[in-house]
Amino acid sequence: MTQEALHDLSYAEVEGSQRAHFRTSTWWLFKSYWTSREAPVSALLAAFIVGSGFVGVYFSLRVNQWTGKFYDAIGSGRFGTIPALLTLFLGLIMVAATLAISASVAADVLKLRWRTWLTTTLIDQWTRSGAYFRIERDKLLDNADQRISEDVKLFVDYTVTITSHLIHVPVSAVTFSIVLWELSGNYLLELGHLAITIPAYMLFAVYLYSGSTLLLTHLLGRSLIPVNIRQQKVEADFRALMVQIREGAEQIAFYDGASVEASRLRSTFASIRANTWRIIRVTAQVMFGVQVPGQISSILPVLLVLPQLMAGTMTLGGMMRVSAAFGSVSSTLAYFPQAYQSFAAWRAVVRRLLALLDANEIKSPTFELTVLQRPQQTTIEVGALTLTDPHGNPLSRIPAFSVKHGARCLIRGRSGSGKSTLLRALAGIWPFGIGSITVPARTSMMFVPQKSYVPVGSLRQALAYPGAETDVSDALAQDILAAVGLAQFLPLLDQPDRWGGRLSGGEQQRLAFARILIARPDHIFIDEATSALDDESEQRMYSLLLERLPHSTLISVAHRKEVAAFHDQFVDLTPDVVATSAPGAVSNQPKSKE
Ligand SMILES: Nc1ncnc2c1ncn2[C@@H]1O[C@H](COP(=O)(O)OP(=O)(O)OP(=O)(O)O)[C@@H](O)[C@H]1O
Repeated sequence: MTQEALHDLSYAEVEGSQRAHFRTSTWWLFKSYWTSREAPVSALLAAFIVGSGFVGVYFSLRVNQWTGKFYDAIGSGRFGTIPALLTLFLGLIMVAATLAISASVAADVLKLRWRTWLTTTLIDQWTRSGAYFRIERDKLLDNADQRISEDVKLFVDYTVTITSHLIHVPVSAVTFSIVLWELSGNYLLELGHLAITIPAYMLFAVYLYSGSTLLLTHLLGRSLIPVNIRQQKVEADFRALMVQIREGAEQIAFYDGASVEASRLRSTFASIRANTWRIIRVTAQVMFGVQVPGQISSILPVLLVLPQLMAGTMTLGGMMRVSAAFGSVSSTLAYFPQAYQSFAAWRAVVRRLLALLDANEIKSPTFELTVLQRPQQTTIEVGALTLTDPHGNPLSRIPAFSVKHGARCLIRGRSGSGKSTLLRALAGIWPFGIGSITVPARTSMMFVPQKSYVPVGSLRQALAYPGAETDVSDALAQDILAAVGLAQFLPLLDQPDRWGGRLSGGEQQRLAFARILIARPDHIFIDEATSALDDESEQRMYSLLLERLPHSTLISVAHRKEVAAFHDQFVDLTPDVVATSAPGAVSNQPKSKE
């Protein structure tokens, strides 16, 4: 696949025809779990569910036989046998109910096990090798997070339920078909002089009846599949917009943008509403196809066997058994039309999960920046680079430069000249461009963006991020918080909070410096991480780095001139003109356009 083609992968393409290019398939969703280490215990649960379903059919058969005996006893006036028959009935339904409840619990446990496995597997895939970031950066997919949180649950629920029905329905249908075959007798169809005998006509009747219901439902309900796919998308979009508004609440309030947000919410919800109307309409059509014939089925078997009853070739009990068996077969076969919506929703969920699996697998472009990570490397070496946007359009040209271990390099340039993009490239999260970079091991480098990520949790966790909170002792926290001017938060060190929303912008930037001082990386990359600080605080932060981590390499991006004093090497970028200067060299030497 060419770079252009890869970048042009839109949501719809990943969702649809392009899927053939990827190794994932529906089959993987099953095979991966049922060949995992979890499989044996889950297979036992599945066997119990299937087995109890079969035993359940046996009990239904016994109840059917009981029905015959019971009505024959009433029809022939043998009332003395009724107490014994009722005791038998109670016993049968007690055992059947216990079995059904156990099977339902087993199904819930199986669903939970499968969901747990699939969720953790997808989390691994999504977070491993940066798929979570690539999907957002390259706009490969909408709402990847909700696919893991919502669609996995739906997939497992639907799959277990539909599969268990698909196993039990034929068994039940065949069993009661045999009962019908044995009981229904022949039907003499007289057409003028021609007399045709139809053997086991009740069996034909029930299949003819159920087949026409299924056909009718299919014709009426086939549009449910695309409508359900759309429903999941619009619901996910609505949830995502809600989260966005919640997270940006303060900014929205400052801009007084509530009315704009309300209209965005209304218009997103309008899509849900319009689609739900479609679902209501199609579902009503399907229900019409299922329920009207369903009403007829309650009286149809009685009408069909009435001639035999009147001719004396069938007893009252026989008629009740035929009627019950007819009801069992038709209600069993009615599962297919009723399951139409479940199938539709299941297919929609599978497609959304496959698109996520595919997006997790999409690799970066084949021709891209080469970022070599060498564990023994101490110098950061940047070859002549052309940084491009994801579509290959040039953003910035960077000449070759290297930063020795312990050196302090400032990258400067106008807004939009590509400074942050260069840092992204150094971090290995911007593969778009031509050229090569050699960096030390990723674990020895720490990148600090303008707005640092502060996870929900304790301040100690925020200080340790992405390390473990156990790495931050009380004494260390006290020392570092005092150094960066956040000593007032020491008593709240272990208080869980949304610290990202609670701390001011400048406090969050000081927290980011505290993180550096705790992690003590060999190579520090700072991208305008002092932009919210006053001059004095900014100087304090840089002084701290130099005092406490004198041997660490420092590569900064900053606009303020004062920051230059803390650096001894400079790389100046503009979109068209780029120059580098080492100590003693002249910076801002324009180079001619290539
Ligand atoms: N995902 C993207 N797709 C297309 N263009 C992008 C993308 N991300 C960044 N750019 C563009 O790349 C250019 C460089 O952006 P970058 O953030 O690196 O600039 P900068 O020098 O750090 O700017 P500032 O000083 O304003 O932070 C900008 O013109 C920006 O619009």
